[in-house]
Amino acid sequence: MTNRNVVAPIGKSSSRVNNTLVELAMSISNSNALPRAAVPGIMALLGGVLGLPQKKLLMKRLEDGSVKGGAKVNTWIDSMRASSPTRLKSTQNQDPSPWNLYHPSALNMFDQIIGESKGKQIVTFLDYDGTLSPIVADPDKAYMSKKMRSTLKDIGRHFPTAIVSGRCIDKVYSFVRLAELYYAGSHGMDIKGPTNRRSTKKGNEEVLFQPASEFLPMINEVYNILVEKTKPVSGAKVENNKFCLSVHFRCVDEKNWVSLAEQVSLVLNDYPKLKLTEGRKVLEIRPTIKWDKGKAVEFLLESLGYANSDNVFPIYIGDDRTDEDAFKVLRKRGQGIGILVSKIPKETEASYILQDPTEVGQFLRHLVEWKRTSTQYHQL
Ligand SMILES: O=P(O)(O)OC[C@H]1O[C@H](O[C@H]2O[C@H](CO)[C@@H](O)[C@H](O)[C@H]2O)[C@H](O)[C@@H](O)[C@@H]1O
Repeated sequence: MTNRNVVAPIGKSSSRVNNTLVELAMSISNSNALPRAAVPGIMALLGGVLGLPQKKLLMKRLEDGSVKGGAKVNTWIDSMRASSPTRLKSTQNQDPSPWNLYHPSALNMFDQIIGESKGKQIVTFLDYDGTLSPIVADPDKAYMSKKMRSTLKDIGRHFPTAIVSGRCIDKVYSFVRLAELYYAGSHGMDIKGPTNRRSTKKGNEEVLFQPASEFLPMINEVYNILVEKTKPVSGAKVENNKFCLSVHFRCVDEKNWVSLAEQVSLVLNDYPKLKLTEGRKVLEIRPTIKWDKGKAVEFLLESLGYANSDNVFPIYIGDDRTDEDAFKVLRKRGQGIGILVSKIPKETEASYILQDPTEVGQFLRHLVEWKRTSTQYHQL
C-alpha cells in the first residue's frame, strides 16, 4: 500500500481522514497489546501519510498528553486490576505471611479491639459496595442481605453510625433504608444526618454539608458526554453519583479496557477541574477539591462533638482505595481503627482485615452482642 492510496483529496474529508489517523496513531501508541519497540516504527509510518498540520497536531497531542496519557491510561488499568483481581487467592488458611502478621483478622482480634475502646464512644463508619454488600456485575442490583440490614439497624441503635460511599446518597439510601443513620455520599461530598422518619417519606433529607455543589452542572455535562462516547463499548456503564461519576469496566471485555479508558481520558482533557481515581473495575471522576472520605469522617466526628475529644473510638470499615483516605485520618488522629475488607494482600493504612461482607456482618454482630452484654452488666 502506497501513501497515495491512503491520503484523501485535499479538503474537509482529507482532514477528517487525517484526524482519524491522529486518533489511530494515539491508540497505537497507548495500546499495551503491542510491543513498545514496535510503536516508533508504526508512528513513523503514520507520520508519513499525514499532512503537515496533522503532523503538528499529532506531535502536540503526543507531547502534551497522549503518550503521557497512554502511560496514565495503563496505570489506571493496572490499578483497577490490582483492586479487583479476577483470581482471588484467599489470605486465610495460609502460612502467616508478613502481611497477615501486620494486618490480623478483626474477628480474631475482637477482644483486643474492644479493650482498646474501653471508656470511649465507638462510632462506626461503613463503606457500602464490597463492605456491606457483595460486589455484583450490575451496580443497580448491589443489594444488602436482610441479615446485614438487620445487623446495621442494631449497630445504629447502639453507636452513632455513618454510611460513607462513592454512590449518590439517594442510591445508597435506597439500598440501606435506615433513616436513623448518617450518610456521606459522593465520596463524602454530600453529607446528610439522621431524620425523623415521620417527617419525610424519602428518609434522609437533613443536608449537613455539600462542598462541591458548584460542580453539579459540570458533572452533569460530563455525564452526558461520557454516556454518548461510551455507547459503542459493549458493557460499559456510566453512573451519575451526583457530585462524581463512575465509569464501569466490569462487564467490558478486557481487550477493550484501554480504548474505554482512552475515551475517558480524552473527555477529561477538557475538564482540568475534574480528577480521576481508580476503584474496583471502575474509574471514578470527581472535582479536584481537597475533600474525600477522610475529610468526611473528620467532619462527622466534629458534628458529633468529638473534634478534639480523646473519648471517641471510630471504627472505619471499607474495601476500596478511596477508603484509604479515611484509614489515614484515623492513623493520624491516633484514634480508633481502620479495617480493610479484602481477601488478598493490599497496600493499606488499615490495621485489621475482614475477608468479605459476610465477615463484616459477623464483626458488626459481635459489636452489638458485646454492647448488649456490657449494658446489661452495668444495669445489674
Ligand atoms: O464507596 P463505595 O460505596 O464502595 O462505592 C464505590 C463504587 O461502588 C460501586 O461500584 C462497585 O460495586 C458495583 C456493585 O457491586 C460493581 O458492579 C462495580 O464493579 C464496583 O466498582 C458503585 O456502582 C460505584 O458508583 C462506586 O463508585
